[in-house]
Amino acid sequence: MAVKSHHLDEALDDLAPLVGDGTVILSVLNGLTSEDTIAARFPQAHVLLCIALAMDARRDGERGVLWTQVGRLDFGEADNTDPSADVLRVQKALDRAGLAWTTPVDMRHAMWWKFMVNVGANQATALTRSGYGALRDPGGTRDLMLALIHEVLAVAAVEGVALDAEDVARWEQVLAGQPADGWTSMRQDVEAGRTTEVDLFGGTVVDLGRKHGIATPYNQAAAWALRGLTEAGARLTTPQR
Ligand SMILES: NC(=O)C1=CN([C@@H]2O[C@H](COP(=O)(O)OP(=O)(O)OC[C@H]3O[C@@H](n4cnc5c(N)ncnc54)[C@H](OP(=O)(O)O)[C@@H]3O)[C@@H](O)[C@H]2O)C=CC1
Ligand SMILES: CC(C)(CO)C(=O)C(=O)O
Repeated sequence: MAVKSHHLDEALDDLAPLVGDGTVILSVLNGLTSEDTIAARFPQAHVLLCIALAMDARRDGERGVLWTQVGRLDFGEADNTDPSADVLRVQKALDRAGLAWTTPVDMRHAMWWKFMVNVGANQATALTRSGYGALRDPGGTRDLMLALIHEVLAVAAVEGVALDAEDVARWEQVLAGQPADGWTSMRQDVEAGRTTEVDLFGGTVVDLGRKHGIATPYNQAAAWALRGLTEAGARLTTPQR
């Protein structure tokens, strides 16, 4: 699955005729929830965990895609100490397709790491309409990213996921390889006037914060501002009284 979160239900309807017993499904959707949604819809399938990272693809007109970093898929079972037969099959399929992959031992941690990156980088660059360079250079966009990430570390801890400064440092290493003027997918959505995936990012942090009694003011403000941008775009295309 490689659609935006607001198209997932419709895409699963389209996929239904192709899914049989033991069909293996990978979801590159960002956020923590798409695998559960797919598994609930297709209990007969085997939904592996997956993240897509270190890429900077950008649409160019209707059909073109520009990129400098091809990125990779990290995927597998929650615990890949002893890779399952389906994981081995998918590794081979990705090799045949020429797609880079790894199968980290602890995929739950990998999913949360990616969630942390998206909550910080996507929301900060979409709000300040900046590229990856602004996440590296001292300034407002970087400070916002770090504040948003800090709240993810706090909710991760009570969810039993050990995310810490080393994980932030690992994101900084990936960031160092991204082009200064490359755009996160959320910035691309904002520029194109498309609905954003804010519910997968700030919205989820706010919900988890509420569940555990942890204040998440930066993510709350980011979620309001990003929803406000989509609403403002809708007002521009709908005649106002
Ligand atoms: N872009 C990135 O760098 C990264 C994105 N992700 C995540 O991957 C997911 C996809 O993002 P991205 O590729 O950027 O999104 P895009 O909007 O660029 O692409 C999504 C594609 O899904 C197609 N689509 C929508 N509904 C259906 C359907 N029912 N059947 C078939 N195709 C459908 C759309 O078609 P159409 O063009 O006709 O609308 C579109 O081409 C998101 O969750 C994103 O967060 C993860 C890592 C990196
Ligand atoms: C990690 C990042 C920022 C690019 O690989 C991404 O996931 C996105 O743009 O949605």
